[in-house]
Amino acid sequence: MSTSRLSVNVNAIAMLRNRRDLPWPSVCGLAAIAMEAGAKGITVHPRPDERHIRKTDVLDLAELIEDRFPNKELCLEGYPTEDFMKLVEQARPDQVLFVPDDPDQTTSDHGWQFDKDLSSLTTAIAAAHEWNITVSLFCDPDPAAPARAAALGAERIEIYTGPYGACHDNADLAEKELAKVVETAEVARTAGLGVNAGHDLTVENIPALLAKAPFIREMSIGHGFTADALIHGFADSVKRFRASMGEL
Ligand SMILES: CC(=O)[C@@H](O)[C@H](O)COP(=O)(O)O
Ligand SMILES: NCC(=O)COP(=O)(O)O
Repeated sequence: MSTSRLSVNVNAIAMLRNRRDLPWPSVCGLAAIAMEAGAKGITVHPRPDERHIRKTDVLDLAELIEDRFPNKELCLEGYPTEDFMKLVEQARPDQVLFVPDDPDQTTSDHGWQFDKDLSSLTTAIAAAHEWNITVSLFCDPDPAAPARAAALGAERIEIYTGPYGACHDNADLAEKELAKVVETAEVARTAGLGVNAGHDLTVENIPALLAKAPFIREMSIGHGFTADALIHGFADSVKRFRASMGEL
């Protein structure tokens, strides 16, 4: 099993490919380069309109990992609609991250509001467990969230790091947002949950986060990773992100 925390999100590669009716850049080809270069696995978040990742990409990635990278992991993210759950059942990822996004949301921007009716989420968690898939819930950096996620039966949470990532030009604010992420991570760890983090992570903002929460198990990174890879190349960016995580 890989010791890296880095799961490369290839949504943005699919978005580039979809500009044309052509098969490049190749989602599976670049995913393979990332895994060969040392990433722990691949993350995808198919949106209902398939604006980037398509259902066929998810199935192709699942097959790629099963056939060529059996020690790597696929993480599938999405809102637990009937359609999404069918895809989870077909693709059988190692991990599913349930995210509370509306279909028309441009990107993920909040965690689950645990005071709402979550009966469909409970059903989805039970189905994923039936298929032996690790369940993670997308949570705001809010120390009240982990207990609610644990009560629903999740093994992990992913802390939404968007507000921290947005403070790239304001060190004081970044410190405050980081403190919320770290407090939530510590509470989650104490509750026995595995802790993941994701959204707008970069080689610049990862070291401060891991200095305070070195127990974070996984970071799924897409937008910042792709921006970095446009300059350095996919394989070198894996190394750059792993170095920022203290892994190299
Ligand atoms: C859950 C999460 O933070 C990521 O999946 C992020 O939402 C990426 O999705 P897009 O690539 O559609 O912005
Ligand atoms: N779960 C977060 C993710 O997969 C990637 O988010 P981003 O790096 O594209 O913001």
